[in-house]
Amino acid sequence: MARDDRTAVVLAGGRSTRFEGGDKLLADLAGEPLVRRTVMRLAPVVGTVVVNCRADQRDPLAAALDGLDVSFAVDPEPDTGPMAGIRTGLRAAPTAFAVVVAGDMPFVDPGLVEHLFDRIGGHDAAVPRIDGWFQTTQAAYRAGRMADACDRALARGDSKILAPLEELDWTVIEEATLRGHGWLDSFENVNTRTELAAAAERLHGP
Ligand SMILES: Nc1nc2c(ncn2[C@@H]2O[C@H](COP(=O)(O)OP(=O)(O)OP(=O)(O)O)[C@@H](O)[C@H]2O)c(=O)[nH]1
Repeated sequence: MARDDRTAVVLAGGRSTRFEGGDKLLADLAGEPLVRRTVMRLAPVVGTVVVNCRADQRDPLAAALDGLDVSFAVDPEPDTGPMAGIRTGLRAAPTAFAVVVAGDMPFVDPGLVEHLFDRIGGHDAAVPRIDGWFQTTQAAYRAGRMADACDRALARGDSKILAPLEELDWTVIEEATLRGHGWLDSFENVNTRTELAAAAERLHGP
């Protein structure tokens, strides 16, 4: 799949409650806003980056991402959960396939992203599994079919992130594959200030 046929949807619509004060995505991570690092990891391997967020986040996120080529997809209703954010982001994707990546994953591996696009093939989704947990916020989707399935799940009041996948044909990227390529670090995310400090240490040393 050519780069221009790929979109990255970056999820930013959460409230950062475990971060205790401020939006974690705007926090400084070794000299740059956290979300800027996530987007910069994705930009080389996709043609379009769509940032999903609430209306009130748009200006501060645009400032944090100044100079990068991104568009915004604002949730019609805020705080409706990550799966609703995935739906909003995928609806805004201009391509048939998209990866979804949580904005708080600053170590997302561009090689893994390419692998996700390669593996989706004729499926509706390609979802990594680590320790038995499906990594739906670092996965590839057939945008229209996943967004439609999200609509149906939300309409029946089911906002679980796995709910839309139940009716789709999806393939699993197994942990052994991820480990073999050295991609497990790609899934590290930042929830707390302690985790932010650990991520900064990884980037710059203590
Ligand atoms: N659009 C949207 N995205 C969300 C929502 N809740 C979480 N997310 C996103 O889903 C991803 C995973 O969520 P979390 O890691 O729990 O982030 P969070 O909700 O900001 O953090 P906590 O409040 O500490 O749980 C992040 O990229 C969030 O931005 C929501 O209600 N709407």
